[in-house]
Formats: sequence, structure tokens, C-alpha cells
Amino acid sequence: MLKRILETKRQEIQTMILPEDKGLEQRSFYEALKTPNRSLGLIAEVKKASPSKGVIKENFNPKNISIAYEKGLADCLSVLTDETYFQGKKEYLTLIKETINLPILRKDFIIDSIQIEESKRIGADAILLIAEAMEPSLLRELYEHATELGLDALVEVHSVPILEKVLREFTPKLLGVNNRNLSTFETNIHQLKDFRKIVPENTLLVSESGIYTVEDLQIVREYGAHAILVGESLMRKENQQLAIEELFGENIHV
Ligand SMILES: O=C(O)c1ccccc1NCC(=O)[C@H](O)[C@H](O)COP(=O)(O)O
Repeated sequence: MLKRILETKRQEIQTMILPEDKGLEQRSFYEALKTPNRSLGLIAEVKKASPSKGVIKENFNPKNISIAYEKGLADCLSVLTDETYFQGKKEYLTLIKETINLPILRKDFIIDSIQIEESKRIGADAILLIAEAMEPSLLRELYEHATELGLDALVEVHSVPILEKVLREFTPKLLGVNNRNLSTFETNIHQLKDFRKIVPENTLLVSESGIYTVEDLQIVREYGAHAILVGESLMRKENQQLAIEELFGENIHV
């Protein structure tokens, strides 16, 4: 699946015309996760569909979803901008940036510096860099390019050997461990267990994907996660503010 997605991205990059810079303010994604609203930081994802689940939210209204996430005290948002596989749009990110005050991660498959320039112009505060998608030297180059443009980069890994390769090249400030196996699409909430002994002390660790319950939160917290990235389980609910409160076991409206 990753190979297919990356092939599509290469084609998109070849014909890309950079949009005008919207001139939107930069917000620190890293600082928001360093000082979260709860004991575990929350990156709430605006996700209409996915390759593994198809359409997740039928009556998808990105503006209202982002307002509800902000009311639910998410620390940051993740906005999918890939159209082909996730039915996302770059315009959703800009719209959300203009609507709420939280830092925004552009969730896409970034493999070229032109996409980083584009991310800044459309209003992203952070980008995702998937280690499995490129050689560690290119990963480092893109990470540094993002930093130069004032963007944070969440470096995502799916396995311990890949993280070891990354750490031989550089130490990311933000590291995401994705619980989803990209071949089977299955998620494993215990994925972080083997990572914690090699994650550098000052790196903020994010557990991503397949997080549904208060028990899941406890598990990843015990494995050393500072934050979680959650899409489907929040998007499936009618009201995203209540969905966050329920996920954290707050239930203050019931
Ligand atoms: O979500 C997918 O099916 C997927 C398939 C292939 C590559 C990436 C995919 N998801 C991207 C993500 O990392 C998730 O959207 C994110 O971590 C939230 O996951 P979830 O809470 O399980 O929706």
C-alpha cells in the first residue's frame, strides 16, 4: 500500500504548481504537545476515509469537526490532505487553520522538499515524514528543510530496525510510532513496547492509530507515550467534542 501511495505522490509532484502563500500565522506543534491539556497529549485527526476502512464519516464537515475538537481540548489537529486514498483536501487544512487556534499537522506522504514549501503556504504548522518512505539521509534533509521553514516534523516509524537506522542519522524532536501494519492494516496497541528502550530521552513520543478506549490510553502511557494521534474512533462518533471526553473517560456530559 505504501509503495502504491508513494507512486501516486511522485506523479503529483511532477505536475505540482505551488499555491500562493496564504500568509497564515505559524503555531508551534511541538510546544503544544510538550505542555498538553491532559496527562497525555492529543492530536485529533480530521479524517473522512481511509484505505483500510473506506468512508468513515459520511456527512463530513471539516470546519464543524475542527471546532468540536478544539472545544474538546485537543492539543493539536492532524488534517489529511491526500485526495486519492483518504478523500482529503489541502483546502480543508487552510479552512481549518482559519477557523480554529490549534497547531495543525499536514498528514500526507511527503517525499520531496517542494511538498514542504507547499505545506507552509497552505497553513500547516507541522508535517509528517514517514521513515519507511525514504532513505534516512533524505529523511534528515527533509527534516532540516522543514525546520528551516519554521515547521515541526513528526517522524513516523513502523518498526524498531527502521528507528535504529533513523537514529544513526539524527535525533528527531517528535517521533510517532504507528501501530498499523501497512501490509495487513491490522493495528497493535502494544506496538510501542519494544521501542521505549531506544527512544531518546528528550524526544516526544506519539502513539498513532488504532486507539479506541481509556484502556488503550493507559497501555500506551505505560509504554512511555507523551501523546496519541487518533482518527477513526473520534470520527465515527456524532459529536467530536463528546468523543474526546469519552475517550479520556471524562464523560462530563452524561
Ligand atoms: O488509516 C489507514 O487505513 C492507513 C492506511 C495506509 C497508510 C496510512 C493509513 N493511515 C494514516 C494514519 O496514520 C492514521 O490516519 C492515523 O494514525 C490515525 O489512525 P486511526 O486512529 O486508526 O484512524
